[in-house]
Amino acid sequence: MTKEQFVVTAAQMRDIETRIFTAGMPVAALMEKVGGLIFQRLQTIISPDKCVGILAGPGHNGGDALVVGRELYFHGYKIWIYQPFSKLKELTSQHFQYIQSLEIPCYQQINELPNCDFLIDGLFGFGLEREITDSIAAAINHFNQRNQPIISIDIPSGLHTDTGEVLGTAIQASYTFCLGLWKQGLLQEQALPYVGKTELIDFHIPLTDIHAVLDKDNVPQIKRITKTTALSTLPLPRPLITHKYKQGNLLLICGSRRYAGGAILTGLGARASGVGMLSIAVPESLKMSLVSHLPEALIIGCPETEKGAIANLPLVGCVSDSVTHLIDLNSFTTIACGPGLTKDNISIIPEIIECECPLILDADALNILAQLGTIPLLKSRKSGTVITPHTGEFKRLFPHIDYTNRVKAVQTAAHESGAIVLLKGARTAISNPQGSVWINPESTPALARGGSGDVLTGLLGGLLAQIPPQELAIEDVVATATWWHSQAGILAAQARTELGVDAFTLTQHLLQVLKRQYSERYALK
Ligand SMILES: NC(=O)C1=CN([C@@H]2O[C@H](COP(=O)(O)OP(=O)(O)OC[C@H]3O[C@@H](n4cnc5c(N)ncnc54)[C@H](OP(=O)(O)O)[C@@H]3O)[C@@H](O)[C@H]2O)[C@@H](O)CC1
Ligand SMILES: Nc1ncnc2c1ncn2[C@@H]1O[C@H](COP(=O)(O)OP(=O)(O)O)[C@@H](O)[C@H]1O
Ligand SMILES: [K+]
Repeated sequence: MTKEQFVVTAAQMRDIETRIFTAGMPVAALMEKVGGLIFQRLQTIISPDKCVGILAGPGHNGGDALVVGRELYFHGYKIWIYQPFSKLKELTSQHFQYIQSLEIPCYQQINELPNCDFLIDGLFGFGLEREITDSIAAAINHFNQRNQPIISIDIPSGLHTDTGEVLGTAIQASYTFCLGLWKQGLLQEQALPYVGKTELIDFHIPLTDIHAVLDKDNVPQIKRITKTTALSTLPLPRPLITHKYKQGNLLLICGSRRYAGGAILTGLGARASGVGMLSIAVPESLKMSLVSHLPEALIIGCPETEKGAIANLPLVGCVSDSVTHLIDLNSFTTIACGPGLTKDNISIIPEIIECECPLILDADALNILAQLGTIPLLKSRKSGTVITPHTGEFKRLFPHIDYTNRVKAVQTAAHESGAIVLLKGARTAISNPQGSVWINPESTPALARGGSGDVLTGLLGGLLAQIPPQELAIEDVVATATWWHSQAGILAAQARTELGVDAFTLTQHLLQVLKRQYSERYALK
């Protein structure tokens, strides 16, 4: 694992820090090093003619900010300090004393503060555990209302390091320079309006210390999906000697007369995955429309209900004159079911759940599952199941699970159901039943649009179908599909703005993501 992948809680970071200090690294030397790295990064953002306001808190986050301020000062920047606390940690106090000796202006009241071009937020880091109140809360609100960009050190002051909750009030940063390892709170959806652009400042924590803390007591790991992890999971390059059935055999079960588009979008998502064989079971009346959009796919027309939903799957063994193709559920390497199904006929879900290959359930398959009883049905499955709810579906499936901490919520849902749970949203989180979590750190609100989830289901189905479960953990493939889907959204939004990413456009950008990554790779050679 690379440093970019690890995600830590405040307690884990403190344990790692303790190991480093116990091994002999002086605390002051580490603060100096971290401050120096932040300063170097700031030099690339802020030109020396600018004035920078430094917000310094009582703990070591404040100490970091004071080191940064001092370096900015010695390199010709105009700076001032806001430090309203009467009690400072010792090291922070020493840095403050030195800053004062340099006659850098220091203030305790916000109404005394001069103008500036940037603010550096070092009020609180991972040591914040209780609500911010009174004059400090008022000061944070004041800084948020000023027009300067704010650069937060480690985490925007006021956010809970693990849950990303706002403790009273919080700095709304333009940038957050997270120190050493990614803090879990920065990857929580509720932190998004506060964190701005995030980046990791690597100050060389030894991997042995990270593993010693994170691998302790088999605590499940929380990981960040990165480009490197995602690309390493793709079924590329293809083996030279292969054939279509070796490159995955996917069955999609989707669509209804009411939601015909859902089936097409799921099919187009699957197409982009490169899957060897694609079959799509839809109500008979949708067949010709699907054929015209996906001529390479085998479209299986199913008997339909009066309202135009799939009435039953023409499974091998059933006798029917009207059906031209029978489905053998056990001939596929993956089945994905749900987009556009409607809840008109709930009886097909228990039948599909019997299949022996990995199964993805999405959209109406999840709503039906919630109606039939999620946990008993999923627990009976013999191979991997992936469920892909958005928030509404999640709450219907798991009404009793506390949703405040999405990471915990998705872990609990996966543990209870025995399925891999992909909780969609601005920061999609994926958990396996053992509680290992992947978080997708980069996406775009352009994807908040009908049909983009259908595309993900198809893409994920196609990828899973190509990668045998014995070669890679299913959740790793789920993480890759999530990354790929978001990156396509980002690419499409760059080309067409956030308003231009309809689900069809999204499907047209999926392969461009890989093209870009692979041309970068070749360019490096
Ligand atoms: N880990 C590492 O490897 C490295 C860590 N480094 C840096 O250290 C930071 C962590 O430092 P930290 O532990 O001193 O905590 P920090 O967040 O500065 O503040 C805690 C202080 O705030 C106070 N306080 C708390 N709540 C409050 C409230 N509501 N309202 C008012 N006051 C409140 C609390 O005082 P208390 O009143 O509880 O005694 C305490 O004094 C970390 O984020 C990073 O920047 C780097 O320098 C080097 C590498
Ligand atoms: N604000 C957002 N930022 C980033 N991604 C988002 C946001 N809102 C939704 N998405 C993504 O868009 C997709 C929406 O899926 P879903 O709600 O199932 O849509 P549909 O059912 O209409 O296809 C998911 O992959 C989700 O993670
Ligand atoms: K901070």
